Amino acid sequence: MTALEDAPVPLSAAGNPIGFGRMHRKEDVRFLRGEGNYVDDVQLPGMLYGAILRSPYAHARINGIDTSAAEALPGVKAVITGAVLETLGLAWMPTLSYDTQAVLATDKVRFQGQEVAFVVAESKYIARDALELIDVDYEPLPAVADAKKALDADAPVIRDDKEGKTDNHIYDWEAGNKEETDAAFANAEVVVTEDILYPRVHPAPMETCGSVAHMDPTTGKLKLWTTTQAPHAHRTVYALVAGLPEQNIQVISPDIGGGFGNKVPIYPGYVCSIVGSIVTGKPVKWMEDRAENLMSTGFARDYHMKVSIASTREGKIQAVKVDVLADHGAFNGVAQPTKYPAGFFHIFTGSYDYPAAYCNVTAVYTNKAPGGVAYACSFRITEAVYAIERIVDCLAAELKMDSAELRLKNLLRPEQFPYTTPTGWEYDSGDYEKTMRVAMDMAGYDQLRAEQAEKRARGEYMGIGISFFTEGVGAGPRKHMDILGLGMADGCDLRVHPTGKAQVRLSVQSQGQGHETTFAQIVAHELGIPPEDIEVIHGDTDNTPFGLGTYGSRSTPVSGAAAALVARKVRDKARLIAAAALECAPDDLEWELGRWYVKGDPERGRTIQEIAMDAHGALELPEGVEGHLDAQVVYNPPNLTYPYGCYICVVDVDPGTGQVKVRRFIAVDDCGPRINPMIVEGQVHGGLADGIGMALMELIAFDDDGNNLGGSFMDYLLPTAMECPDWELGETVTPSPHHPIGAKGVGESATVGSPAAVVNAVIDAISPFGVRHADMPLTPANVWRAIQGSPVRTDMAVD
Ligand code: PCD
Ligand SMILES: [Cu+]
Repeated sequence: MTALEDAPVPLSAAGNPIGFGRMHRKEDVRFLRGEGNYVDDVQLPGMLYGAILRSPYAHARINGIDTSAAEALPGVKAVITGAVLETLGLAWMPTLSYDTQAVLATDKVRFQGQEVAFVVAESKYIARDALELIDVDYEPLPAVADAKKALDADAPVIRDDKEGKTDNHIYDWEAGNKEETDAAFANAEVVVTEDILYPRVHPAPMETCGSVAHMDPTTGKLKLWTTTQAPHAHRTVYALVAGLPEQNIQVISPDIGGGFGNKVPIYPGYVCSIVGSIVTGKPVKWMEDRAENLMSTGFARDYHMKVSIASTREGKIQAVKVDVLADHGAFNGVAQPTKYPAGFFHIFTGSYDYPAAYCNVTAVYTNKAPGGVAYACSFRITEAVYAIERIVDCLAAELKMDSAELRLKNLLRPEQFPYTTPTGWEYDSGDYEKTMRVAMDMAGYDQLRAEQAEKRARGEYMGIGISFFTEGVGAGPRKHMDILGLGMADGCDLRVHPTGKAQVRLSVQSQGQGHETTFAQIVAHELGIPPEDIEVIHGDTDNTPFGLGTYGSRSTPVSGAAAALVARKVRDKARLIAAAALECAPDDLEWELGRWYVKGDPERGRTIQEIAMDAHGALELPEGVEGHLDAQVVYNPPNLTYPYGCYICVVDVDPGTGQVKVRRFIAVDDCGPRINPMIVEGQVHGGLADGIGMALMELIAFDDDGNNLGGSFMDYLLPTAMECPDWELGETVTPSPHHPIGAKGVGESATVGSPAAVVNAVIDAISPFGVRHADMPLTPANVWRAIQGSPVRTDMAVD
C-alpha cells in the first residue's frame, strides 16, 4: 500500500482516478497492439532512403573519396560527402557543449564508426549496396583510446581541425573550496582514497535513432520526423545552424521507443537526411541499425575518478574530494544544459552532512565516439552518486564499521532543509533517516547481517550493499542552466471545449514514460475533468508551446508544474463564469473537485462541464472575462527538485566462478507525491534493471587501436528478467516545497542510485578475500580476477 492509495480519490465513470492514482496507461492500448507510430513507420509518397558510410578506422587522414561508382549504381539519387557539405557551410555543426562536430568527415576520421558519406537511393537496400562502392583513400594514423594516455607528450593530436591545437586537452573545471578541503584532510584522523572508474556504457534504447526529412520545394517548409527528446530545442538549433527560418521548420517526434538521453543530441544522420531532401527535392528517411547506434551515438559515463574521504575515527565524515579525468571522445558532444562543463557532478557530496568538498575535472579528447551524458544520468549525478556511495563503503571497511551505521551517522537531518551543500546546491526537502529506516526494515537488515555471518562461517559468500542517493532534477533555474542560450522554461496550453472535454498541449516529449496518462491526471486533479476526457498533445512543434524537452527527469518538475498551474488558471476563470451564471459574487463561491458552488448552499453550483458550455455559449459574460475556457502558462522553475532514496541489494557470489546472483533488491524512493504510483513503480523497475546491467555486464570497451568492442548485443550485454530479482519497492513522501503539487522527478532515480548498491553488495561479499574495491562491470571474470588480487579488465569485450 502506498501512501497515496490510502487517500480517497473519486473515480470517473470509466473507473479512472479523477486525479492521482493507479490508472492504466492510455498509450498502452496502441503500444500493446503494435499500433504505435514510430519514425520508421512514417511513409511518404516518393520517399527515398539514406544510408551512412562509416569509418573503419579510429583515426585516419582522408586523402580522397571517389563516389563515382556509387553514383552510377541504378537507383542511387545522390551521394553526399563532407566536401559537398562544405559548400553549404554544413560540414561541421556545433555541439550542445560549445564544441564542433563533423557532420561528414572532411580532413580526418576521428573515431571508428564516424560518418563519412551519405547515400540517398530509391530503397534502403540500394543505398546500403552503394556504400560499398564508395572508395575512400584512408591514411591510418596512430589512435589514442585510453584517456590516461591522451595528454602524453607523444599522443597524436586528435583535434588538429582547431586552430593552434597541439594536445587533446578540452577543459579543466573545479568546484567547492580547495583550501578548506585540503585543511580538513590534513587534520583528519582517517583518510581513504580509491581509484574508481565509471566505465563507458550506452543507453541502448529499443528504437535506434533516425529521421524522415521533407523539405517541400514549393513552400520551403521543412518537416522533420525525428527521434528527439527535445523537439523545440532541436528546431531552434536547426534554425540557428542551418539558417532556415524557424517558422518554416516543423519538428515532429512521434512515438519514441526509449530515449534514456540517447536522443537529446543532434546527430549527423539527422542533418544528412535534411540535406538529402534539399538535394533531391524528395522526402528522405534515414534509420540507424543497432551497431551504428552503439558505435556512434551518445554514450554515457567514461569517468576516471580518484575519490578521497576524510573522517574522524568515530566515523563522522569531514570532507570529500574527487579528481576526475573525463573521456569525451573525439568531439565534446555532451548534451547537457547546465552552465558547468561536468554537469551536476559537483552534487557528489551526496546525502551527508559535512562542511568541506572539492572536485576538479580534466576532460580530454580520445579517438572514441562523442557524447558523455545519457542513460538516465541526471547529467553526471550517476557518476557523483557512485563515487560517494562507493567511497563511503570503503571508509566503513577501513573503520570496520557497519555501512548502514556509518550512513545513519552522517545523513542530513530533516531540520537542515532547505540545505545548501558545500558545492552550492540547495536541496529542497528531505527526511533521509526515515527513508533509510523504511528500507532497512523492509530488508530485515539485522537478520541479513546475521545470515551473512553464518554463511561466511560455512564458506559461502553473501553480500549486502546499500546506496543512499540524492538527485537534483528538473532543469532548471536560469542561473544554473540553458541550452545554447535558451532558458529552461516550459509552456503548457489548456483548452476546455464546449462539451467539457479538454486538450492539454505540452512542450515535453514522452519516450515511454506515460505522459499521455500522467499529464491528464494532473489536469484532472486540478479541474475534476475525468482523465479519459483529456487528450494530451505533445511532440509536434507546430502544435505545442515552446519548451526544452524531456531529459534530466524534468517533465514532472517543470512541465508538470506548468500543467498544474494552467489548470488552476482555468479554474480561476471558471469561477468568474460560474459567478455570472449563478448571479453571485466570485468570492461567494467554494471549489470542490469538478465544481464551483455557493458557500452555505451546496446545491447551487455549476460543474466544470457546465461552465465550459457557459463560457462558449449564450451566457452574458462579466466585464473583462473573455469567452472560451482556455489558458496558457510558461513555468520558470525556481529551483531543482531533489528526489532521493535508499536502496539495499543482497547478492550471493560463487567464488569459484565469480558468478553474482542478485537475490533481493529493496528500493525506497521519495519523489514527493506520486501522480501515478503504477507508472512510478514501472520507472523504478526499469532503472533498477539498468543498475544491475551497468554493475554486472554493460561495457563499451576499445582496443589500443580504438576498435569498438561493444558494437553489438553479442558484446554489449543487457540485463534480462533472468538477472533481475522480484523488486521490493517502498516509498516515503516528502513534497517539494516549491512545486505546485509537491512532485519531484523520478525517471532517472533508480538508474542513478542502483549501481552503487549492487557493487557495494558484491564487494561486501568478497571482502573476506581482502577486496576493498573493484571496477564495474563485475562480470564473473572480473569478480574472479578481483578475488585473485588481479586488476579487473575494462579494456576488452566482456569475457
Ligand atoms: N512524483 C512523480 C514523478 C513522476 N511521475 C511520472 O513518472 C514519469 C517520469 O517522470 P519524470 O521523472 O518527470 O521524468 P520525465 O522527464 O518524464 O522522463 C525523463 C526520464 O525518463 C526515464 N524513464 C524512461 N522511461 C521510458 N519508458 N523510456 C525512456 O526513454 C526513459 N528515459 C529515462 C530518462 S533518461 Mo535522461 O534522457 O538521460 O536525461 S531523463 C529520463 C512520468 O510519467 C511522470 O508523470 C509521477 O507519476 N509522479
Ligand atoms: Cu542523462
